[in-house]
Amino acid sequence: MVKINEDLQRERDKCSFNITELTTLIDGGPDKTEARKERENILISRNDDLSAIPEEYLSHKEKYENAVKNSVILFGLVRKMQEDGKTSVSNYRDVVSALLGSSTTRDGSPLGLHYIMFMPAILNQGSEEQQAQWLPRAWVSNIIGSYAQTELGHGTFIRGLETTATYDPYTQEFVLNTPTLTSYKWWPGGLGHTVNYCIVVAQLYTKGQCHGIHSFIVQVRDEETHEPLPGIKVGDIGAKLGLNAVNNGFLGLDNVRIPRTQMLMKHAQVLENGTYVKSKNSKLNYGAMVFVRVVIVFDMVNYLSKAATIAVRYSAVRRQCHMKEGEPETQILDYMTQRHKLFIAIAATHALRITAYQLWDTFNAVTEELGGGNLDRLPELHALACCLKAVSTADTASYVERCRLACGGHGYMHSSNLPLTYGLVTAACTYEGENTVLLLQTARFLVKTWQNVDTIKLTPTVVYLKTTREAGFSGKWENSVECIIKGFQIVAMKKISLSVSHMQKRISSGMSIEDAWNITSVQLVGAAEAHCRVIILQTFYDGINKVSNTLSPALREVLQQLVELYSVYWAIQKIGDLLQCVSISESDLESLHSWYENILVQLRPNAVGLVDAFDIRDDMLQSTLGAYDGRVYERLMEEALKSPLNAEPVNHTFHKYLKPFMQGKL
Ligand SMILES: CCC/C=C/C(=O)SCCNC(=O)CCNC(=O)[C@H](O)C(C)(C)COP(=O)([O-])OP(=O)([O-])OC[C@H]1O[C@@H](n2cnc3c(N)ncnc32)[C@H](O)[C@@H]1OP(=O)([O-])[O-]
Ligand SMILES: Cc1cc2nc3c(=O)[nH]c(=O)nc-3n(C[C@H](O)[C@H](O)[C@H](O)COP(=O)(O)OP(=O)(O)OC[C@H]3O[C@@H](n4cnc5c(N)ncnc54)[C@H](O)[C@@H]3O)c2cc1C
Repeated sequence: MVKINEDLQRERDKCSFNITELTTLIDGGPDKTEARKERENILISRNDDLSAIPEEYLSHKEKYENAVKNSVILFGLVRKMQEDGKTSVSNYRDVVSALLGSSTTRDGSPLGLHYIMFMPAILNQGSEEQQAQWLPRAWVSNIIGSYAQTELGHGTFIRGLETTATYDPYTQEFVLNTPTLTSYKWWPGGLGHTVNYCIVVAQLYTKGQCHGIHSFIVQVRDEETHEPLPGIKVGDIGAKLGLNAVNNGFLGLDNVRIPRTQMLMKHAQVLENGTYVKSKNSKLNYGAMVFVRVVIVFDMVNYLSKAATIAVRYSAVRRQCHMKEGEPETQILDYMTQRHKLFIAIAATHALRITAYQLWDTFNAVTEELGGGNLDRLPELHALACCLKAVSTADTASYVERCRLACGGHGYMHSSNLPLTYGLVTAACTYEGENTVLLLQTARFLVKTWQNVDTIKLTPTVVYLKTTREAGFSGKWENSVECIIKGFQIVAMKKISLSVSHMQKRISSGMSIEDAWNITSVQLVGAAEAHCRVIILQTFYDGINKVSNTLSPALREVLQQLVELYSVYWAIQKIGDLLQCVSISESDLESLHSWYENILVQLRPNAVGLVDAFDIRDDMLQSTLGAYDGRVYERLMEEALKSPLNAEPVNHTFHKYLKPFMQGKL
């Protein structure tokens, strides 16, 4: 039997609630827990086949080759699950999450985009015939695809993409070209050397007219030989901060011809004679991006729960300094500053998970409405997905970095898995819409809403703008979650109203709308962030209250503490905003800090239990610091010995350089 570190065991003995009850709640029910475990069992069943050399010691090329080998094993298992009926469109998101969270794809997978974007784009933008033609082969990975939208010159401004797809009615084909260096596709995952197809986003020309960007299925490599097809220039873009196994690629197209039927035609069509049939709303073409932004919020929950598990378990094992002379060295988890670094990560994991599910429900409801031709809620969904993607990724990157710092020097080791995790989450601040740009999209929706707040039917997430404007913050501040949420609503409402009035003043004094928008944009980003914080706080609070009655008293208590912690933490972080917008006295501030300190104390005995409840098995966690048994030092040494430098006692550079140098001969 594996010996558990004694400190860690003591923590587990102290836990006041039933860990399995929380795990079940997190998964969404016992059946879901069982299904997740079954998926994980399958996904780790072939870990033995994987390379024993840690990825960080491989060259860029070897990393790629290793990642292909591992991904094929992994996705082979997924194919088996599909054959056995264990995956379907309904649990697609769970399967993708499991794949990406798996140890085999620690630094990303060159096959990831196939599942995350290629297939969803066909589902979202392809007509029924196109789905029937492409999805069966894609589903079982007979073909592998990527999503090529970003170019060397443009990522954010997609209306400015330069790749063209010109319809030729004589052959009923599109001719695709990247006419300039800046129009080369740049970034798509797996594009370098892995995929044989990809969705290419290009400006559509027919009958001499440009109709804006549309998506096309383009074959880039031969299905047998994998050689690039004529007119295709394709390759890897090189090493990056993280995700080095993803094989992000570039693509140049020189008069590449594809059949007319390979433009994705669910929303807009090009008829055989070249007539263009417009989509009901041109933004429907952006649907795949909305889907991925929603999925990213779930990804953040996965990464954050891993980082929190690693750092909290390590903090229970690690002892450093004496709090009191004569006593044993202190577990670092006993330092309040350490709890301040870590407990927010635990609370945020729950807050973001509950918010992600809510966003997912909204996404599905709106998608269904879109299917029936009702586009009313598309702007709200877009605004919601944008700000939640931006805030969840930015917050997670900062929490993960706190977790890393909380592990001191050992957190800097690759083997802790914290540096790689940081690399993965910080990438998400940029991809799928750069965060500032996305917050400005939400701000655009909020500005419009505010300007029409008395005349339009407000969608659920913005109703508070009107109610708080009317009621104001008349009452006295009190230390309650309800009061903090109300305070944040007032902050968001005031930030939006101030941004709008500043913009209006600038416009009235003769400034163009665009300049007024730009000059006010720092405030606008702040307003969108504040709005997003209202949504997360409210959703977390409502979500826990909703299930409260079904929980044991002990678990209910600890979850309420997490809601309080999350709210107070953010109230303190944003105290300047609150002071500006609501009446908080000096003594209110003092008691807010005391409240925060009390919760850090209350949560302390349950910290390890809370991360155990995330139920991340060691094979998925892949961390020397965070394993269930707490054998931190043994694992660090075992991993160090895997360094290729340790394979020989004396490195040849000693004789070649060091020795002559030390002898003054060099
Ligand atoms: C693992 C992951 C791998 C990564 C993959 C990738 O990164 S793939 C690459 C990922 N790349 C990116 O993510 C690129 C990021 N860039 C973009 O998404 C867009 O270019 C943009 C949104 C920044 C601006 O676009 P623009 O200049 O065309 O738009 P505009 O500002 O002129 O606004 C026009 C109107 O459209 C509305 N609207 C806009 N989007 C949506 C939507 N999705 N849905 C619904 N509506 C939307 C907007 O609200 C506005 O409405 P209003 O007020 O007029 O009623
Ligand atoms: C790891 C990774 C994987 C990726 N995978 C893919 C993929 O598979 N397929 C794909 O097509 N793309 C992919 N991308 C590309 C990604 O979608 C873009 O990098 C992203 O959309 C940002 O665009 P950009 O790089 O052009 O940044 P830019 O837009 O040039 O941003 C640079 C700066 O300019 C600011 N800025 C830009 N426009 C505005 C504005 N209007 N107002 C205010 N500020 C502005 C931004 O806030 C930012 O600070 C990936 C990127 C990364 C990092």
